[in-house]
Amino acid sequence: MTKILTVKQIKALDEYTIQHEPIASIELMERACRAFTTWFTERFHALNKVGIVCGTGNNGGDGLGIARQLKAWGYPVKVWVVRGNMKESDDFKENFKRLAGYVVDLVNISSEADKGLFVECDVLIDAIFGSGLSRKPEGIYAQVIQCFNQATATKIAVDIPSGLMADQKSEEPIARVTYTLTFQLPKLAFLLPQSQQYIGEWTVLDIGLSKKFIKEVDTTNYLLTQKDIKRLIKPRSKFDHKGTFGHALLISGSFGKMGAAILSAKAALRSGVGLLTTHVPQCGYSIMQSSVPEAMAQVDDDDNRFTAYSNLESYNALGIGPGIGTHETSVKAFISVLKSFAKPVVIDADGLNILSAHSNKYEVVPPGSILTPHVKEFKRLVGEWSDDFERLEKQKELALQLRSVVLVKGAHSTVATPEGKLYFNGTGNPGMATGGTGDVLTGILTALLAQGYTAEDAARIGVYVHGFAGDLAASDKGMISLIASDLIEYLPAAFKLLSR
Ligand SMILES: NC(=O)C1=CN([C@@H]2O[C@H](COP(=O)(O)OP(=O)(O)OC[C@H]3O[C@@H](n4cnc5c(N)ncnc54)[C@H](OP(=O)(O)O)[C@@H]3O)[C@@H](O)[C@H]2O)[C@@H](O)CC1
Ligand SMILES: Nc1ncnc2c1ncn2[C@@H]1O[C@H](COP(=O)(O)OP(=O)(O)O)[C@@H](O)[C@H]1O
Ligand SMILES: [K+]
Repeated sequence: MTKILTVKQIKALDEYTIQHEPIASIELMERACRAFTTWFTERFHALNKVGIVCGTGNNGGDGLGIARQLKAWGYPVKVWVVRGNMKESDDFKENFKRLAGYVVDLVNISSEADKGLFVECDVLIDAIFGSGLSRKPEGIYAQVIQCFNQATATKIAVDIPSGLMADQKSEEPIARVTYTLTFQLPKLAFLLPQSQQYIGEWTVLDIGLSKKFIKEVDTTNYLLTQKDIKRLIKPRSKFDHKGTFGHALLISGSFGKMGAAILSAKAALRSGVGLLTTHVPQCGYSIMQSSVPEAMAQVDDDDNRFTAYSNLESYNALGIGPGIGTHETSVKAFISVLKSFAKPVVIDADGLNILSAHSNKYEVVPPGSILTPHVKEFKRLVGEWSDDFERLEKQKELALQLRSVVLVKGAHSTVATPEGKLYFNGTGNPGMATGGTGDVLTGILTALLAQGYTAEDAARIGVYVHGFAGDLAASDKGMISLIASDLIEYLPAAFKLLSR
């Protein structure tokens, strides 16, 4: 897994690398600049007029090193150094000296920033503040960031856009860039919706910081990688039979919403469940039997909705919620089925809405379950938040209270465990922002729970494979035309690529 470290830990990682590699701090900075300019020179030809806006800390030191290296590559380079109340770091001073041998236009900005400051640049590099930002930029720093944002050039941030805090709430002004090239590890802020407007597309550049330190350092925050998922998915053995892979029950669909039931059922079957039973209202019986012949259908007493259930003994996992509606008879049956089913449950959609309105929601969810709210559903469960960092705290709190996994969906869907871990997903694309894709996820997760995966593992595998299927589908069909059924069509390819 890719660990996500705090700013304090990143600082310690830099120091550890300097001591133990060992490498001089200025040489490590040189390596960071080299990683940046390698990326840069592969994408921008040397006719581009490059402007580099530097602070006087180490991020500014990077900016000066990048200026020297790009000048050596033949780019026309101009440097602005913002001189407010920030101290000059030693490596900034050293890179300032090293730049003297190159004919680079260098302008100090100390009192006032002209609005049209950066008009002549084709590409603008932001090296004002890096991970050392400790408070909101003010005075001359704020003015320069505002000018930077007004410029029309393609903008690239060194490590992190200036003004953005890596692991806590930020306040404007914040540089808005097209690309963020960050060193060694992604920063927590990059994975939150509120930061998207600033960071643009982000890339991690390997600058050879200590692997040992990264391996040993403690964190609760991770970005899921394909390697982790491959390790988690259990291989099948020769004598396995359908009993090995569990029996799942899906309670989904109502009159006019049988599509949700079909999508989740098909997804469950494509996710390796041994046996699947779907509980549907009478109006959904022939729809289900003809659309998903592999699934058994258990029929409700009601024509149109979920109102009752029969023996639950034989099921290893339950998925409930997609398309069931919130009619009072369904609410009663929902609460009752949760109370009677002691094994893990996936709760989605209307199931979550019912839970939100229920007075003692913390008592009805069987421990070890998975809740899959999108942001709106999550707000209904826990109330508003003012900042995405606060949302993460609320997510961990709910997971702890329910002793279950809380998976908040969206770009970088986030899995929170009762132990306070957060896993961020990196697969998926905006093509998946279309009705029914969440129902597919419910089917996948239910199938994984039925196969005996823990809620934590099922959520990690499920969220990754769901997004991965979406990415495979989008690469063939494009994002605009992508529909939820495509995810099911690409699940076999996704699982195949992720299985050992
Ligand atoms: N060897 C290494 O370590 C490597 C580091 N690398 C690079 O270093 C960057 C981190 O460097 P950094 O720690 O010097 O942080 P940076 O953001 O440049 O400046 C901090 C200074 O700004 C000040 N300050 C903070 N907020 C302020 C505000 N609002 N207004 C005014 N001032 C403010 C703050 O003051 P203080 O908080 O101490 O009062 C401090 O003096 C990192 O992002 C990467 O680019 C790479 O080269 C790889 C190797
Ligand atoms: N921009 C995006 N990037 C990645 N995944 C996305 C994006 N938008 C939506 N998704 C995924 O699509 C699914 C949408 O689920 P949901 O909102 O419950 O839809 P529905 O209720 O219509 O089934 C979630 O798994 C979410 O993570
Ligand atoms: K920066």
